[in-house]
Amino acid sequence: MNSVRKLLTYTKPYKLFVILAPLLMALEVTMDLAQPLIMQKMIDHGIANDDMAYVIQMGTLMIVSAIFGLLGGAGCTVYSTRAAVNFATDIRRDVFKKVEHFSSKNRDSIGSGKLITIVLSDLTLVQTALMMTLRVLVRGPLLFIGSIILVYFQARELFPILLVLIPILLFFIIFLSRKAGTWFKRVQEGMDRLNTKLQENIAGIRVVKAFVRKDYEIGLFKKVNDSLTKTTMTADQIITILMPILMFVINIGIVIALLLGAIRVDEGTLQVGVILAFINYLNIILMALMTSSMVLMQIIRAFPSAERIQQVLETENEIERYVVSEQVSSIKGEVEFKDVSFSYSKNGEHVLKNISFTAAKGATIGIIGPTGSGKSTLVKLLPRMYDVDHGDILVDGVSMRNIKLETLRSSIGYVMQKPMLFSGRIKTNLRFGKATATDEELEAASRNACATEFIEKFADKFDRQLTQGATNLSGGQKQRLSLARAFVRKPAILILDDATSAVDASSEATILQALESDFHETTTFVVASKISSIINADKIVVMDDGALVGMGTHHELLESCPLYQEIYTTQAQIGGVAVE
Ligand SMILES: Nc1ncnc2c1ncn2[C@@H]1O[C@H](COP(=O)(O)OP(=O)(O)OP(=O)(O)O)[C@@H](O)[C@H]1O
Repeated sequence: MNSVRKLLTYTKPYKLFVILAPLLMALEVTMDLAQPLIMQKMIDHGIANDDMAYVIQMGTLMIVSAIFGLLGGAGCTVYSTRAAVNFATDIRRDVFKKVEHFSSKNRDSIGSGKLITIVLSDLTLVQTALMMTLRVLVRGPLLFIGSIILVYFQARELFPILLVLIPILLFFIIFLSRKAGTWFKRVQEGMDRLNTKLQENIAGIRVVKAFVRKDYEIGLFKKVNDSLTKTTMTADQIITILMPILMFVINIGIVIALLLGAIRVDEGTLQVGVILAFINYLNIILMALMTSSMVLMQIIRAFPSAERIQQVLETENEIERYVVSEQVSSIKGEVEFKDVSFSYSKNGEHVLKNISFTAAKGATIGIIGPTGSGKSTLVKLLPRMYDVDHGDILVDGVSMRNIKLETLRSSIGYVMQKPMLFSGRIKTNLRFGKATATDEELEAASRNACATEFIEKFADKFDRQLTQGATNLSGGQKQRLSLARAFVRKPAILILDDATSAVDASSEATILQALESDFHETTTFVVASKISSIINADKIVVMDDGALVGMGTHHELLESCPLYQEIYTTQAQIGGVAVE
């Protein structure tokens, strides 16, 4: 309920539409309610007394009221649509903004499948619920209450029938709505699972094919899909069963009215027009209850969706909760890890344990260690993808949590283990590094990343369009473009996380050379699996199972660190590094 109230604040800019829609609906309802009343007068006074002038007068009144009703209904549709669509657009914009600000931990905890369901499905449900509410929820109760009042005044003899019927009708509506609510929550959760599976398979289609797991994945998808179908069917059946129940109860009411009415008419205490008006009002009540309960279902369905949207909007970005206390406008690049420990989940096992080392401005720090030892995690902490749990990381002597996030991140060039490029031109992708970069700067960065050689071969060179996920590039080409994107920034701190793994040995040597000559002012962290990539680093940090087990230059480590010696010997044996 709280979530719904908070989400409704998004209707504020569209207050006028929100007010006009129900007002226009009220006009339509008033006209609808007037129709049986006019008709009753036409029959009992006009037709019964053979008064044609009165019949024509009443007929004209019916047409005029129908026209006003039509105008009211059309106006309500226009304004309710405007209010609901704009309301949803604004929420979608804010959810996207929020997701863009998410820390990696936030994103890990919600999951991309759920985020997509929220933006596409949950939001549509909430939008439809608002639109229906503005259109029908006003109409339903107005018709319902109006009909009851009119029956009381126009057909009081038959009013007791209503007193019995209404509680029965309300009982079924409340009981079945509650049941449907629980099931619709399950439908949205099923949708999350379906989206996650779909996303995974679209992204990993090549792996599925290469490992001949097509049938296995189809089987898994079928399970998720079937489960969603079952849940949706149960939820829908609960809704659809409501309508026949309501109709059944109302029809019984009509039969009773006809029986009782016939007796009274026979006795001469009731006019036929009254019975007709009563049956008309009963039908209006049925329609009102049916449409109201449809909207009620829609609202009930939208409740869990509103909660899920609100959950995203209210997620506290743990990275941004710190107060920026230091006036740091630019970063030089001196970095110090001070007793840093980190785990991906609350109370989870530490994947980094008490790490301490310093990196002087312009130094190159090599990071090596077995797989899963925490190398990537260590460098992910630098742009604050995640925040440390214990200890601190100082940049230029200031705790990075006290430096404005934008200042920190815009000083870092990050080449991730898995290159990620966007659909669009090569140029546009490179300018991700520096929006104002000139063509010359792009060319220089590409040269340093050994990317020029393949870009030049494209007919449209830097204007070459990349497909989604850059599937029209090779692994090595993607990696070189990622490197160029980071180089173009000329950052104070450069992170290369296994960034040359798909690059041939001679190109890697050229890239490392370029780093030495063009980036000697830049503090560079090089995560590597090959010693040859970091052999000339000023300092090499050796990681094992989240702990720092050795630190020094290549020569120092060969003397002092058994794990480094082991890596060196293994790589020397397979020819990965020259034996000294
Ligand atoms: N997003 C994540 N959520 C939970 N655990 C994670 C996450 N990323 C990594 N880990 C875990 O943290 C540990 C360190 O992983 P990390 O990627 O830092 O290792 P690495 O040394 O870079 O490995 P590699 O050389 O294979 O890339 C591993 O045990 C891994 O399972």
